[in-house]
Amino acid sequence: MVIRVAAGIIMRDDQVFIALRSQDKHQGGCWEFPGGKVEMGEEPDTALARELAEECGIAVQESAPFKLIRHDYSDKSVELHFFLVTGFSGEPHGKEGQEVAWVPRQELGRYTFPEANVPIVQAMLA
Ligand SMILES: Nc1nc2c([nH]c(=O)n2[C@H]2C[C@H](O)[C@@H](COP(=O)(O)OP(=O)(O)OP(=O)(O)O)O2)c(=O)[nH]1
Ligand SMILES: [Mg+2]
Repeated sequence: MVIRVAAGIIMRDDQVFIALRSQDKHQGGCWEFPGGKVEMGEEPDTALARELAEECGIAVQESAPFKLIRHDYSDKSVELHFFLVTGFSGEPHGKEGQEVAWVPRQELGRYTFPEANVPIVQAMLA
């Protein structure tokens, strides 16, 4: 079974907003682009808006599909719909208590992301 996920690369100026996945979650301890599972019958962009409201407290106003990545972890397979989020209202924060950071795009390589994110981080550094 493949888990569909929508995740947002939230950008302001040349900085990206990332969050730390809690230890008890799949890929816990890794940094992530906030997001979560696409529900049954839901479109990825709708899931993105819902998850970013829940996790970061923002309302997405401008977003565009960036990359679709399919990845098999040893314990699960994911289909990640990454979006570039360039317009939003509200100030992103760790609404669920997660550690967060605004990172200059060029410094994303210093953070440990899940294996599936490698092409995303490479694209952001290019
Ligand atoms: N949000 C997010 N998930 C990622 C990224 N990279 C990556 O491999 N994943 C994986 C980890 C998880 O297996 C899955 C996302 O699930 P999630 O735990 O965020 O789902 P959710 O927000 O709906 O949370 P939950 O209530 O089900 O715990 O995708 C990423 O950059 N962002
Ligand atoms: Mg999530």
